[in-house]
Amino acid sequence: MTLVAGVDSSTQSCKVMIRDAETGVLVRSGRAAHPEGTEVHPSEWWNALQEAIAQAGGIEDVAAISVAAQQHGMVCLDSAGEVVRPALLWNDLRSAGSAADLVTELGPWAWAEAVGSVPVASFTVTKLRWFAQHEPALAAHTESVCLPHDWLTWRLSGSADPASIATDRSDASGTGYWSPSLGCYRTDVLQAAFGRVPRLPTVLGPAELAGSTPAGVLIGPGAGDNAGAALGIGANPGDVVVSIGTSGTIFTVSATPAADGTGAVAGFADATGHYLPLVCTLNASRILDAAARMLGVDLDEVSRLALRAPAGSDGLVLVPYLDGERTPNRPDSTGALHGLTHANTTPAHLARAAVEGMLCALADGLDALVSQAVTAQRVILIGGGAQSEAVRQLAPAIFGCPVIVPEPAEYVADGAARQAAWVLSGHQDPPQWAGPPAKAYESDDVDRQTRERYREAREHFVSRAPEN
Ligand SMILES: Nc1ncnc2c1ncn2[C@@H]1O[C@H](COP(=O)(O)OP(=O)(O)O)[C@@H](O)[C@H]1O
Ligand SMILES: O=C(CO)[C@@H](O)[C@H](O)COP(=O)(O)O
Repeated sequence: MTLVAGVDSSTQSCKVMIRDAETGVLVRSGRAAHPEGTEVHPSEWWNALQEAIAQAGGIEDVAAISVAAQQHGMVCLDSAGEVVRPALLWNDLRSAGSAADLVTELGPWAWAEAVGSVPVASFTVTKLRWFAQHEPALAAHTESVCLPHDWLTWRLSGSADPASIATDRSDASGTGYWSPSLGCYRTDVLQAAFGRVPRLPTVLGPAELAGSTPAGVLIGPGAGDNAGAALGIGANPGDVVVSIGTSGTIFTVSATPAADGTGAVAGFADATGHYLPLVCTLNASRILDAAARMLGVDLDEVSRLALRAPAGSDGLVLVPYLDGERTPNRPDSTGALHGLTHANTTPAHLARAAVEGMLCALADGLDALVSQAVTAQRVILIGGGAQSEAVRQLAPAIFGCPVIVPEPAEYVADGAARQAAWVLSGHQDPPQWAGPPAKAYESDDVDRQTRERYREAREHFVSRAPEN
């Protein structure tokens, strides 16, 4: 049996899946936690990767490996390839002002035209503007800029030469200085944002070899985590995927690049040579975590409680902007509970409002995607939060379409493993692996009332306190 490994270095943890290259059958796996926070030294990801690989029984007997990871994180290296400062992650919003400045300077539609997306604080380009303005001495020491998956791929190769760092189309498309439609860097945009153009990773094609480990394991180009999930789940044009991880993402595989000047839909590239129009919210599974914390129960009990309260939580609405928000672009917003009455102040109502609020924010994202000529006949629900039975049961009425929930698995790491098998095969297309068993959820009614109350409530929020 020939084995391949796929890695998902996501916000909260690192997962390694080792699969049979030919059939895709899972052979073994490992996982390790990442530290909390929105600023993380890349060595933490490396340590977690080593731990997860060890837990998966090592990769000595593996023929190829690929790394998918959280998108956008700013990894800066000096001339010797040493990390200059801890990486700023996709959910670090300190560059919100820089993002606003950059959008004003070029104009939102010109951004969408140039790089497929209008940058918000998550995008690497805005972090580089912030870095140049707030930490000029460190910025001056930066010779190379790359992303989390690029850096891990490079470390796996054992190379010490930053000139050999590579990335792929999907992750390059989240920087804000690479054009998915033209397939090249927009160094003019980067020059304007950072004041100069540092060394950037070579952008590899979907099944191009990035190198090999010192032990001879082939390394694939890797991917951004959402593109990895699309490959792992086998999403085809027409499938809409909603992923409930730290971020909530709503995306589809498309044959044509997107360019939404309103900024709601990011026009990313996918990991197969196509495109991945995507909406991203900052507040998804951690809303369930917050509800569990507030109620003093575990996640399964949040689900049980939520299913005990009526649709609409008797008027209680939870606006989930606990981390600020990215779509809509409200980095300074906070979460809120609206519509409190004596009738709805029960644990069940609070749990239900949390699930409904998170789903309504995702439904807003789905609407934005649909406004870009995407049809959502059904939604495929994945990510850690899709394990919640309440989320699965309430999603069809809130989204207004049937929901398919594939059996819980690490689809990002699986996509990376499938890419590794693809690189190994040398074939034109990725290997055909059997899809996972899935459960279908439907609703007779669309819950318009809950969406309407949510729409009203989300316009009322208190900004973050200055020290936050
Ligand atoms: N049984 C469960 N019910 C609901 N949510 C769950 C359950 N198990 C895990 N989760 C959620 O999964 C989340 C992590 O999902 P994951 O997709 O791994 O995130 P990320 O990719 O951002 O690191 C946690 O925040 C947690 O809320
Ligand atoms: O910023 C985005 C997409 O644009 C996020 O989806 C990150 O890629 C983080 O993903 P998770 O760790 O939440 O899966």
